[in-house]
Amino acid sequence: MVYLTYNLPDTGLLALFSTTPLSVLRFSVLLVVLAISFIYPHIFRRNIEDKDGYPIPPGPLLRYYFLRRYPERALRAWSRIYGPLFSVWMGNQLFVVISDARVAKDLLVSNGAIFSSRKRFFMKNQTILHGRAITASPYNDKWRQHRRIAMQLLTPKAIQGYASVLDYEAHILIRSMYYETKMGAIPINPAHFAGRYALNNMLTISFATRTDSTLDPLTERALAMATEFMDLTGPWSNIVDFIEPLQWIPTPTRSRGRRLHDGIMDVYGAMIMRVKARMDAGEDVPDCLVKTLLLTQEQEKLDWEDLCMLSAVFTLGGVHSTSGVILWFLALIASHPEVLARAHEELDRVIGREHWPRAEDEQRLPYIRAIIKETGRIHSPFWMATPHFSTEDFVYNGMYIPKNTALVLNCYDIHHNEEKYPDSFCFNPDRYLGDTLTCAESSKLPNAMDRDHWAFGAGRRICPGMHVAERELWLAISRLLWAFDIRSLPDEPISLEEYEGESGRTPLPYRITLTPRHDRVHALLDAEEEVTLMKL
Ligand code: HEM
Repeated sequence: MVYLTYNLPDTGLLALFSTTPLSVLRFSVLLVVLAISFIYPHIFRRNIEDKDGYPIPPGPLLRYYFLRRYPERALRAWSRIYGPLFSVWMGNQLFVVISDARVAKDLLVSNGAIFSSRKRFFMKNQTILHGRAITASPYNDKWRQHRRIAMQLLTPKAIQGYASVLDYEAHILIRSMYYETKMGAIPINPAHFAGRYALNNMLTISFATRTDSTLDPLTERALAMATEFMDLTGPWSNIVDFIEPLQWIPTPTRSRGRRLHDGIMDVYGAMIMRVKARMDAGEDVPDCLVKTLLLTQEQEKLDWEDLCMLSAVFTLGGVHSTSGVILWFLALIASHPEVLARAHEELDRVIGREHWPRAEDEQRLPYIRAIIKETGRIHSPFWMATPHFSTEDFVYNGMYIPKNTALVLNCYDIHHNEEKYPDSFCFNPDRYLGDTLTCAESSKLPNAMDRDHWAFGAGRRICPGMHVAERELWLAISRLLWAFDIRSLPDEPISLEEYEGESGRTPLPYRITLTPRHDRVHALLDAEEEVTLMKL
């Protein structure tokens, strides 16, 4: 090396490789510069502007590769600093976070043609759902087709076709809890009961079947897959979503995602074949999603993976969400005896004790309705909904939102807006007294600040299951209140702050007592036997 520098013209490059102290210093400086220029873009945010000089919304200086548990707290802290529309870089992906109802409406609803796609998250969209199952599809004709097919089962009119099934499942929910508690004598953890209730409703709508026991292996497997889905698909929680090279190597997270994909194909594929066998045998299978899919498969050009993913979508999307709200309701009501007392007073005054609330009693029980809406607000099962994705450049209030930006609806912050919900951390159903609209109707109000809450998302990707979810919540919650005195245990406080799940959230396990309120509870519950529609 010394020989070379001695014999050749002394270029700066050669000098770098010589061993004089100055050269060593130069070499070190070069290394540091190279290291910084390589590392800097991976650590610090990139502020970009459009051609007219509009900058992206402000946001934190650093880039992130995942957010810690309870990411809503970080988002709230940032929105305090940077305002209702801020941006954060997750690896190379720009996220824009919406923390105000008016901005949410302007972007996600009024400009829905631009902000209705989905990012191809490595875990959720690519590995587990293969870009299907409605929720993972980009905004295109395939998504429109799949959503249209699913909606055939989810409109208010379609729900009337299986209203008696929802009614029956609510009956079985209360009945199984009643017997499990030995008529109120022993405390229970309600999680499995709420899970089976929501699962059976989804199985009925999807496959015209149900499970008849909380110990049924299908119940176990389907609930476990729904839980795994919830844990693996948080919009901020997977480092593998934001560091591309990790996607090429067999990490445990990637393996879990692949296993879940295979599990969905296996379990739901087998269930589709059961429905097909029933139809082929000439059985009059009740209307359900899979029957619709099988009858229209050729005409709609659906392949096998479309069938499996579409048939799984209600179970993946509609079990933990709905059962989560029921569990948050039970946790809240057991911790708020004054709300429970007012609910009981309204039920005794309006309904009496001869029968329990039915679907058509909803408008006569404004306080119970208010409890359900307030539960959805204060314990929305998805604090970040599902991120939308932009398909064009857009400038909003002088801020540039580039094409391919992920947009997050920060429900946590929107639901704690003190202007709209004074004393917002307090569970206070009174704030919804006088609100006679369904959540679906409320989502269409012209003034965004008048909407009840944003738990079902917004715009063209708004939850298509909201009508059926509202009916399920009404039947379960109004009847739990009618039947039971619901209490927490003195030595087992229920946490209303912590939770499980990365995308959907359910409370930590807890136990409560459910004491029958009067003699009619037993008589009414005993009037109906549990049936098995079909064992899988
Ligand atoms: C309380 C219960 C529920 C809550 C809180 C809830 C919430 C949500 C949210 C926040 C989204 C994302 C919306 C957006 O991107 O803006 C969503 C999407 C979705 N939900 Fe629900 N959901 C519930 C129940 C259900 C049920 C029962 C079903 C099925 C019957 C269902 C099926 C879906 C589907 C298929 C999507 C994807 C829509 C799309 O990407 O176009 N959900 N839900």
